[in-house]
Amino acid sequence: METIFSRNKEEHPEPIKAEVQGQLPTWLQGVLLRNGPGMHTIGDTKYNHWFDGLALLHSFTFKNGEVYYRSKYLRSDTYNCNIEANRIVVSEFGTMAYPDPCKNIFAKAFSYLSHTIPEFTDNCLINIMKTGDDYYATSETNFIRKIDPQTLETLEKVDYSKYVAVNLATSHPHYDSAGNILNMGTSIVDKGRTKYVLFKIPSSVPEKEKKKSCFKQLEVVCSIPSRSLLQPSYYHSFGITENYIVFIEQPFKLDIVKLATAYIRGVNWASCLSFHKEDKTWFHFVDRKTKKEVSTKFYTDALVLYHHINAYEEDGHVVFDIVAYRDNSLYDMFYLKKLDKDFEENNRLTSIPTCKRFVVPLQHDKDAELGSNLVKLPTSATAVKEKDGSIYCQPEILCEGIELPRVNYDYNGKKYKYVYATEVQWSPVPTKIAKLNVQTKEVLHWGEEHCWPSEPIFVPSPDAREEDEGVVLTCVVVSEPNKAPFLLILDAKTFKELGRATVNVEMHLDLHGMFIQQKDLEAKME
Ligand SMILES: CC1=C(/C=C/C(C)=C/C=C/C(C)=C/C=C/C=C(C)/C=C/C=C(C)/C=C/C2=C(C)CCCC2(C)C)C(C)(C)CCC1
Ligand SMILES: [Fe+2]
Repeated sequence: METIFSRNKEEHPEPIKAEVQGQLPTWLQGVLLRNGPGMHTIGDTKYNHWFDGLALLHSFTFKNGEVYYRSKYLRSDTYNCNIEANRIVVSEFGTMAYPDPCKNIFAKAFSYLSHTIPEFTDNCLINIMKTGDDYYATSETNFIRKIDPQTLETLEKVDYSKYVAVNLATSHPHYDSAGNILNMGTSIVDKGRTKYVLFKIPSSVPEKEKKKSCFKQLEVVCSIPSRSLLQPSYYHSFGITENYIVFIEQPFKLDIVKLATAYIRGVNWASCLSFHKEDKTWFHFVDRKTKKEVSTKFYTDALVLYHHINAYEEDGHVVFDIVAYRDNSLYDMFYLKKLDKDFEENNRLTSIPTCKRFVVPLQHDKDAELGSNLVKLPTSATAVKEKDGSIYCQPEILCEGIELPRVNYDYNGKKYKYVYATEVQWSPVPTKIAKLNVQTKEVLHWGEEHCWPSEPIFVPSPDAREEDEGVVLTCVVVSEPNKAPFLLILDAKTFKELGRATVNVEMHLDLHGMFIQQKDLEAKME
């Protein structure tokens, strides 16, 4: 059975005018750009995992109260090779592909050998990144693809590894107040070391070097050695405060020996990732000014996380909020075999996404008694000093059952109140979206029958004075066959509907995206 997840989606590259109901704010002008997997079957071959599908970009353009929709497959090298061969020829994280059978025996032997160091995919299906006036589709390999945010056309391919020694990089970079990008990547067994590298991409290049790309000016801020040479941790995002980078080294690890032999063993790369529930989860804090890591060892029990929500400093503590799991069942839940039939009954998480707050006393009393709680803020989160000088942290639970969290990015790294997220229980179906007040734990919801809302994105109104002054945008896929999908516009304060823009197409369930203000699009055209 083909489900909402696995059905191949058609692209609609020409703008389609949406039917707008309700009243959209006149200031809402720009493009909501989103990314996610859209094609899982090519010829007779099928990807194993939902996160493997070919990237399908889609956008909603807001112009003078009207809304236009379009969608286009990312013309990555992976897309082009697969379509030309009419089968999957490039491996993805959850699907190992084997060389083209048309090649002669020598070429075959060569690709077989060379695949022990695989050719990495540029199927950038996870997120969108802004560098200066340019936009890129991103995944977690060393490749990103420039795109035109208006026409969704695919432009150059950029290889991070030409500018910084990384094999993997996150799809969730941060931006500082000047628009510079801070991102993290993993450098695997390079010069005998495995490390996590924090790097900075400037938002613009000096006038006299205008022709150069900003990647040429990429700068390594610092690196954190991996606790293990052959088993670096997997991570999907990191946190940032005014003065610190927050990096979590979780016991969800890539086994490099297994990775190097995966192709020969005929298994996918995902099978080289495992959760070590007996291990600890280590917290690293890097001072953004001195570029040095805080030397005290802070840790918590084994957990798995993908998304950091936000982080900030208060009275000598770093407070950070994450969506955490007790195990790695989230990735497994998205194998298409499990999503293909009756998945709501048969495919369940064994641990619910939980919004946890850790409060880490960076500046604590060095003579504090062993076993005493060093947290001085009003919270149930604790941090206890142990004999060997390390500090064991336990979180405060803010809420359960939310994923794909977003905040008002003007409050990123600062003390904040609101998280916007999709609500999930035990199955892979997003039933609602939520607005959580992290200070009072109050939650507002929006949901409608048969509606599967995407990651909600907050857009501030011009001259907003309060954190939640603006709108929340979410793409809603409808599971009822005769009802069209729509873009929903909510008042961020009340979480009440302002309007919706309906388009009669089959919209795909996506992962992440961003809203680009009209003024930023105009800056790009100049
Ligand atoms: C380079 C390299 C490589 C490769 C890699 C790759 C290929 C990667 C990819 C990766 C990827 C590609 C990843 C992805 C990820 C994703 C994620 C992590 C996501 C998350 C999500 C979520 C969280 C979800 C949610 C949801 C939805 C969407 C709907 C329903 C509901 C819910 C809410 C559940 C290797 C390792 C071989 C080796 C070394 C080097
Ligand atoms: Fe993500």
